[in-house]
Amino acid sequence: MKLKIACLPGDGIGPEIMSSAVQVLEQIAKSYQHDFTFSTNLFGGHAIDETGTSLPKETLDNCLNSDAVLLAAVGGPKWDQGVERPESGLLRLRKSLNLYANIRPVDVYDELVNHSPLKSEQVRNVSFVVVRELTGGIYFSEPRFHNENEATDTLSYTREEIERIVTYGFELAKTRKGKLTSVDKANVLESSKLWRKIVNELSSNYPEVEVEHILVDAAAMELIRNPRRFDVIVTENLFGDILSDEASMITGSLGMLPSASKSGKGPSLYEPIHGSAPDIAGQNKANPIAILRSVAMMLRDFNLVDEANSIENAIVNSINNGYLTGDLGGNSSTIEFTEQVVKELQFQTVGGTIR
Ligand SMILES: NC(=O)C1=CN([C@@H]2O[C@H](COP(=O)(O)OP(=O)(O)OC[C@H]3O[C@@H](n4cnc5c(N)ncnc54)[C@H](O)[C@@H]3O)[C@@H](O)[C@H]2O)C=CC1
Ligand SMILES: CC(C)CC(=O)C(=O)O
Ligand SMILES: [Mg+2]
Repeated sequence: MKLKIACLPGDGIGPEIMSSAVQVLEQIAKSYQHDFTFSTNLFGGHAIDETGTSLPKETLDNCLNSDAVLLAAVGGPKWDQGVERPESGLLRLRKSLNLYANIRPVDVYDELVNHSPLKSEQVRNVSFVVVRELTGGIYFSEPRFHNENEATDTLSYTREEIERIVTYGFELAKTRKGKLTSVDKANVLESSKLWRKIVNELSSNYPEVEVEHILVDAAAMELIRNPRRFDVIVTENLFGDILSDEASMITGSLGMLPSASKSGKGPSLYEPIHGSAPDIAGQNKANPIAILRSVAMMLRDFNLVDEANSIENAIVNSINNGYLTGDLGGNSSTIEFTEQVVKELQFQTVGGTIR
């Protein structure tokens, strides 16, 4: 298969983990005889330094003209006080590609149950997906401003925005264990009251899906108390952002969770859920698993299922062979872990098995 992939390495650990992702994709292309082409695009803080804006037009045009976008992470203290922040480029990119559905799977590797800060019996076999609304809510609504004495953010959602993400959640739940948990704050927020009403309306189209509503504060607690109760969680932008970072620790580290952001038409974007980790940037310490699993999600979306499975298998085999980065208590570097994954891919016969 021919695939044109726009790569956005960004800032901090971004270039280090992007290098892992590209090496793994190159090995997949070799093993399975695909024609993958990569373009590296300026994005985030580095783009501000070089062009004055975090999302240069050339980068956006190239993303729109690619089959998929692979993003590492943006941001860092260097740009925190600037007129434009790197994160605003990410928000504009998501909006420009209309990536309303952010899919964040939370799967615990058996091999890592002892690496979670939670008890192993608590986290074993946890498997759920956070479906996060990505182009609306408080990250985008107007008015928003601050001055020396006052600051305003606005949280608004339209029926259409809620319906399309909740429908995505129901459709996904249908293909899994058939349970949808809608997370809101309907005891306080008007937007959540509309959200809950729409979930209840749509539920009549999905009699096979069990629906529950949980307030976001209780959901944060339930993620720790009994994460196995979840199958598909659907929620708005800010809640999904926060809850998925929390959920990552069930799996052992923030460096584990991948994501795919989709519009239904046009290129999807694949990125780890974590940020640019300035505290470990440039030290060859970053865990590349989240971006590698984002690559696997991308390949699966192009029906390259064996290829995706072989990446997942190579990661698991590397862990079983004792390769772990520091965030998981090991001492492998980013480069060592990546080299091991590539070696595992070279060993594997074409047509890997599902874990
Ligand atoms: N999608 C993106 O590009 C995102 C960007 N950010 C930006 O990243 C910058 C740093 O934000 P933080 O709040 O520190 O969040 P962060 O996610 O970058 O890091 C939080 C903690 O997790 C660790 N960590 C994250 N990814 C890791 C990995 N792959 N391997 C090992 N350890 C990892 C970091 O070292 C740090 O201790 C900020 O500028 C923020 O705005 C934050 C979240 C998402
Ligand atoms: C704009 C961001 C940096 C948001 C974020 O933390 C995320 O998407 O995970
Ligand atoms: Mg986040």
